[in-house]
Amino acid sequence: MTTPNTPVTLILHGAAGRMGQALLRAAPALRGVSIGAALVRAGSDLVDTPVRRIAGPDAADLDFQAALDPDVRADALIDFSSAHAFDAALALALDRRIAFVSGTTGLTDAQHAALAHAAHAIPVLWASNFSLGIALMTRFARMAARALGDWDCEIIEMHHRRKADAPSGTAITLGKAVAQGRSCALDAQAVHGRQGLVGARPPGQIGFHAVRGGDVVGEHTVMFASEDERIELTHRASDRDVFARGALVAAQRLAHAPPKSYAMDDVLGDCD
Ligand SMILES: NC(=O)C1=CN([C@@H]2O[C@H](COP(=O)(O)OP(=O)(O)OC[C@H]3O[C@@H](n4cnc5c(N)ncnc54)[C@H](OP(=O)(O)O)[C@@H]3O)[C@@H](O)[C@H]2O)C=CC1
Ligand SMILES: O=C(O)C1=N[C@H](C(=O)O)C[C@H](O)C1
Repeated sequence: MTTPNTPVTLILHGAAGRMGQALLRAAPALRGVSIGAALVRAGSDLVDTPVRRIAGPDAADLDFQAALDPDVRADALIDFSSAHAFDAALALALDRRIAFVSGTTGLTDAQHAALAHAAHAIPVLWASNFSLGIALMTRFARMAARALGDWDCEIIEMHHRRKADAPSGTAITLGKAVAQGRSCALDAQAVHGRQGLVGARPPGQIGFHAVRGGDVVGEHTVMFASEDERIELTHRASDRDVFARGALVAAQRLAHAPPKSYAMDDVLGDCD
């Protein structure tokens, strides 16, 4: 992977969304990072609108576009769009033979398989969460699950009212870490919400609860409960800037890396 501060030009896909705007605002503060294109949905009212009108005066001096100008040379594409728009973003990165970094959640198994396949041709990093705090919490959840084998585990997340997918991608990642710590398969133990005469909680379940409301950026709790005590690991993101910076740094590091499927742990290094 390239060293920090390497000059890179990035394409943003989903550039006018909440995360797209956060990326546009965060990019100028990162040495070496420039934005080469800000892509929005075809037919969007924002096509040909200056990026600065939406993302502020420090953002790149570009207009939003629906298609990539063939003359734009770029080193990586960052995608924060939707599960529906994701395939086109990956196809564009493959077509250009450039690194692909995506935080889009709610993907199908087939889309994850397409990512794995793409990693034979280009560097690829998909992460359900680009914050350092969640990367660490995922490790803690795995360790706690290993140590607290028979404690009950519930994962609770809260997000803004506009979030399209549930449970959050991060909650699923945390659930997978718990399952790994317990050496079990998440699919066999996951329960999503409870309603009605569900009876006593069987041992081994991993419960998911998705709360939606207001403008909450992203909150996740992994709860381990036993007879007389309880441990809760909680992460609260208060600004999307934390995800934006993580994704920009990941794209900068991957831009000239060999084709492979990378994870946030590769970008962050050893935090032990
Ligand atoms: N991994 C992480 O750290 C994080 C992941 N996320 C995930 O990122 C994704 C985006 O989140 P968020 O920014 O809040 O969502 P938004 O809905 O605010 O933004 C998504 C944007 O993608 C645009 N879009 C839709 N189709 C296309 C297309 N074909 N080409 C280009 N752009 C398109 C939408 O445009 P329009 O509105 O016109 O349809 C919209 O502006 C979600 O899946 C979310 O879960 C979010 C935060 C952090
Ligand atoms: O949609 C969001 O906003 C977020 N989505 C990600 C997820 O699904 O985990 C990450 C973050 O919590 C914000």
